[in-house]
Amino acid sequence: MLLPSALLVFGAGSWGTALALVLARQHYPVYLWGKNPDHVRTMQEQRCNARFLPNAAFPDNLQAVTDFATLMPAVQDIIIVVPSHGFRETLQKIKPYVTSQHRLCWATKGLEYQTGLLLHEVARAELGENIPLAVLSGPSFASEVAAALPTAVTIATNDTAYARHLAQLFHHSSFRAYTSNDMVGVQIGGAVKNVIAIATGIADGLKMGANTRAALITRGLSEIVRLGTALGGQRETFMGLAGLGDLVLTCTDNQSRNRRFGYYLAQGTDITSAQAQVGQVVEGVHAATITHQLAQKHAVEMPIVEHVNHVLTGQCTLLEAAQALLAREPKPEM
Ligand SMILES: NC(=O)C1=CN([C@@H]2O[C@H](COP(=O)(O)OP(=O)(O)OC[C@H]3O[C@@H](n4cnc5c(N)ncnc54)[C@H](O)[C@@H]3O)[C@@H](O)[C@H]2O)C=CC1
Ligand SMILES: O=C(CO)COP(=O)(O)O
Repeated sequence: MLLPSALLVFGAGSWGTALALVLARQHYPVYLWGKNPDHVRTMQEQRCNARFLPNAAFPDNLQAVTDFATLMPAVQDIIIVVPSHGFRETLQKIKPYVTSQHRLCWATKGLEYQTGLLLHEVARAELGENIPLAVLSGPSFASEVAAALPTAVTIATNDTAYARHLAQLFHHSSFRAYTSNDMVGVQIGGAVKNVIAIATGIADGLKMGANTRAALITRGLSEIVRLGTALGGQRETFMGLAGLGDLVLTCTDNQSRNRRFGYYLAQGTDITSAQAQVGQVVEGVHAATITHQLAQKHAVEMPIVEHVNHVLTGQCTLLEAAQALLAREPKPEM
């Protein structure tokens, strides 16, 4: 097994901090890089991330930092947990310091907005073919992970040794990592469930009932499977933690920012105010547009995604979207 040295986590939001805590609880030296120097200083002074996870104290082996360049030679494992809109920018920052000793894993859930690329394609474009890549995804609210409540995720990579290494690195009595070789499936599951969560938030906000919610989750899963397999993902992946698992979590619990965002829209809040009300990243907004474009490009039918995108781009109202979905021609379920 590859031996871990210090670990460097990029992104001091709720999820980056929670994953840094998981690793620090395993007694590895962990550095949590944040973009905002004031926030990093406050985290170091208070020994917690009061902004996102106020109840999770930092152990001594977890340090918040703004300077990563001097740490890079001492680090093998880099974990990126910034929102998808900052993914390429983060790669470009670290690129001058990346060597063949490094391995990159990310826990960002999304696609690149400007290009529609999956994040492994962005990583390969920026860092080349020589470093192992992996993605961590699954049903995992940051606050529950920070509170050490039992959580299981999937780590997908094409490199078997790296998969074993990462699963061991994250393995903890309350955190379990399963391995997969399906990077495409795991990324599509993680990105598109956010769009379906917006749809269920809207439906629940409009008081459409539990039957509607279950229908959206199930038909949403069909859409994810259709797109994911068209892009080369494996059908079984979508029945696992990074597919169905995360879809159910995000669509049914109000800890989900995407679900809450949809709920606020249904209360009549406009898009900008709903995002402000959530106060954290809502990945499904960009994902709706990119997923709709990908579906068109690959001739995949994704009516829920299409109508969420229409709502978010002002092409129809919430009620028009609901009516249009219900008015679709009867057809076989599969
Ligand atoms: N919070 C959660 O429970 C989970 C989040 N995720 C994913 O993790 C990613 C990060 O989300 P959260 O930490 O929850 O977001 P957050 O909203 O809690 O925090 C976002 C953080 O990213 C920083 N940031 C924004 N733009 C940046 C950039 N260009 N470069 C570097 N840092 C930047 C912000 O300063 C902030 O600290 C998202 O893709 C999300 O879908 C995945 C699983 C669970
Ligand atoms: O991905 C998540 C849990 O697995 C978090 O979902 P939200 O971004 O909707 O809060």
